Amino acid sequence: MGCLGTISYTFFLLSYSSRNPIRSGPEGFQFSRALKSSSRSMYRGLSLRTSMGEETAASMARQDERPSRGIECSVRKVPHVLTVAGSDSGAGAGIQADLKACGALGVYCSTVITAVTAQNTVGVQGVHHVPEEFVGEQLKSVLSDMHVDVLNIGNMLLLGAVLNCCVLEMLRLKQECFLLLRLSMFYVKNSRNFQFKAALVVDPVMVSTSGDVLAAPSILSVFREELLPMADIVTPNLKEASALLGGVQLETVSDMYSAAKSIQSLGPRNVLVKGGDLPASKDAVDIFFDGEHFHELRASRIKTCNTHGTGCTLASCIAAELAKGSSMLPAVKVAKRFVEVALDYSKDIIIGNGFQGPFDHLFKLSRVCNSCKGQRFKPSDLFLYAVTDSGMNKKWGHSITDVVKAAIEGGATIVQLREKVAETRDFFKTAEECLEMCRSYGVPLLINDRVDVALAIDADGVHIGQSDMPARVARILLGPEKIIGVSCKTPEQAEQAWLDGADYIGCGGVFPTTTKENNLTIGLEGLKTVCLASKLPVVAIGGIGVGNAHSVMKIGIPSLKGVAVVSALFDRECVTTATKMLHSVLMDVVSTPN
Ligand SMILES: Cc1ncc(COP(=O)(O)OP(=O)(O)O)c(N)n1
Ligand SMILES: Cc1nc(C(=O)O)sc1CCOP(=O)(O)O
Ligand SMILES: [Mg+2]
Repeated sequence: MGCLGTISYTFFLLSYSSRNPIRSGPEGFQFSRALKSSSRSMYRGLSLRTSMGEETAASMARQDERPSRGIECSVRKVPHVLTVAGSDSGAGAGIQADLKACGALGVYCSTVITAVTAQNTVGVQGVHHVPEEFVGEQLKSVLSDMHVDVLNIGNMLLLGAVLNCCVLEMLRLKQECFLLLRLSMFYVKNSRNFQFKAALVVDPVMVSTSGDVLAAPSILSVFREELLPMADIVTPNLKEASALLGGVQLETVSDMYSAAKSIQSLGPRNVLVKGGDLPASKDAVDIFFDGEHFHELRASRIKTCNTHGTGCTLASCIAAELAKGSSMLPAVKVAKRFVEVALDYSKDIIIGNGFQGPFDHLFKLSRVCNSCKGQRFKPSDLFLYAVTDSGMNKKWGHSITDVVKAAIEGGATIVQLREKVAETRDFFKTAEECLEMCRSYGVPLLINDRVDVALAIDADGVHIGQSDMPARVARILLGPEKIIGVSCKTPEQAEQAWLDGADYIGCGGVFPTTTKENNLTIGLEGLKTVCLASKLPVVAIGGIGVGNAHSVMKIGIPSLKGVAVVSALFDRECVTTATKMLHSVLMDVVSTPN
């Protein structure tokens, strides 16, 4: 017996509209009628009236009382997509793409694997279908235990007639998934702020990008008649849209509008017809139709061969955004933007020898690593640390980019933008320009205080003080690769900076300064104390210039790596000359034996 016949529907069905099951929110929830009953239940974990089903329901009721896993921690709900798809050994598409896309968007992704392919960038060398019972086993495992927000039915599901049953199974499971979600909502609604947002995303992979038809005609009808009416969104490419509509020619944007409308009339609540293959189109145009309104979504067409997996990725991103609570159109827009950026980022990467390569979903991570050229922070970068000051630039009629360039040409080894008065938008723009400049010289650029600006421009890091955002939080926000410096005046602060995951400390004021108001001067003795205690590299700051830099560096404590200066460089007519002079003093210290 196929999967279909083995499902038990011995459970109370919720007030349920198969046309629009997720539209009724918590208010619409009620047990109303029993559906069919059957004595056998293969999927007892999904059945709510069998003993196993009652257990499932009960276990949901107990979620708040779940036994401690040995660690005391608060409970945080994670958006969760369950993706049902095939495995791509080349990892560009299928399950692997779904996992990466969801991960990149901060959403948990569980998986049900329907087929395993031997595949690379050259082609598909083999397909091994997972037996349908075992597809069911996987579904049961996930759905009976975990809270799933969105079901994403993707690539490879329809590959091979054997999966016919599984398509139908999906229909049941979609219903059961809703039931579970609604039940879990019922049980937890008094104890948690639970938002019901289950949805079904369907990527109708029937025709591959290379033009191969992956779905048998019999499956097409199952698809049209059974799966589409359940879908909250279906995302066909031009060839799939054509196949769904009986082979109509789709050659223009106007054809795509008609196709979106016709497919929507088959039942899905929303349709996204993807025009990536549209001939003679400058942009990548997709047509979104929600049954009432059309939206023409355009993105720049990225010139790249690395497009394998874009369809799965787009669908997964939509699912991920829905799981986070987004409504449909914004989810589609975010997904499209994600794919565009990922393609652009990956346009020149080379993986495999085939014609169509994969792209990098985790570009955000690699961007950080690449920008640091494999070594994110070198303590020696603290040697001559230039900290800018907009007041001084104004006084001398200097632009910030000019002084940054001048300082670097004079020998600055790291630059910090310290901007206390500018509007955020102006600072953001300036910081972007300075970053480009610093990158061209291979000098790290840090942002003073503003973790948001550092993140926005992808700067190399931040410098924060004792009254700024805690370094521990900045580390969480910036990730492991960015440089974080912390101002410290005491050994205790230095210890805390180390615990919080900082990379270096700035220690001062070594001498009195007029650049920073009400700054406590700790003197050379205070500097020595902190340097001796610090597990992190130290840069000295405060009133340091050509006249006293020598005495600072001469304390000779190994953790002291350099000096940070503002006025000695920037309260000068010629910043390059001032920087060169300080650089030469510092070089004298390191080249003179004690
Ligand atoms: C290298 C370096 N050291 C110390 C400071 C001072 O930071 P903070 O105490 O946060 O004071 P402000 O610079 O924000 O006024 C620094 N900026 N750089
Ligand atoms: C920004 C800053 N932080 C200090 C600290 O002691 O933490 S002293 C200081 C100002 C340093 O400017 P100048 O080089 O012109 O004295
Ligand atoms: Mg600060």
